[in-house]
Amino acid sequence: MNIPFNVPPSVAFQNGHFTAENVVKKVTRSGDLVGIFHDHAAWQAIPAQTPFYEVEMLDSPQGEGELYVGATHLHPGRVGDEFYMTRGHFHHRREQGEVYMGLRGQGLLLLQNERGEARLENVSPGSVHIIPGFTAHRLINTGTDILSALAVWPTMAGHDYAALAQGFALRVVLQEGKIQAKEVQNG
Ligand SMILES: O=P(O)(O)OC[C@H]1O[C@](O)(CO)[C@@H](O)[C@@H]1O
Ligand SMILES: [Fe+2]
Repeated sequence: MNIPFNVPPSVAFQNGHFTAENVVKKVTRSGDLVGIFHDHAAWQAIPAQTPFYEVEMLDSPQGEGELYVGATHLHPGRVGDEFYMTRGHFHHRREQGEVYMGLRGQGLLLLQNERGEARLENVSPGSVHIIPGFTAHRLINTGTDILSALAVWPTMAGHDYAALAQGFALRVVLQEGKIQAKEVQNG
């Protein structure tokens, strides 16, 4: 009996690039990240068109129980002493979690709960990160190559950036030749 099967999408684990018909790509450039970095003058000195990260993802159908899978490719670099990073977000549907897997490069995953308590996890090839619900998350590239991480998250999760208008509680910088996490004094 001929068993009908379709060739599923595939992702190259060494670099996070997908082979599929329904890959959607989105680029975030320096100019898109107004107010994200601590050193505003250093950020203004970077040409607005400079790509900071790309997200390539499979365009899953939206609905309860449906999942997105995608890869974030975050370039290496610093704005002043602060490492390139993603905007970071809570999920609009706070209870929705996410899974990250490190594929390439070295970096950190910044996780922060709704009480403003932040923690960092090392991201490297093969690292697996469970981002529980009610937890904001931001990827930070502390390496010299592109940091690529695979992510799986519910299509219904959505992104809430406004809840982080004050920024995260930690900044990650290079100071005296060392990668350091600095507490941010808000207000
Ligand atoms: O939306 P941000 O915070 O720029 O993060 C980049 C991407 O990282 C993900 O969390 C996983 O790829 C996406 O949901 C998000 O668009
Ligand atoms: Fe997310």
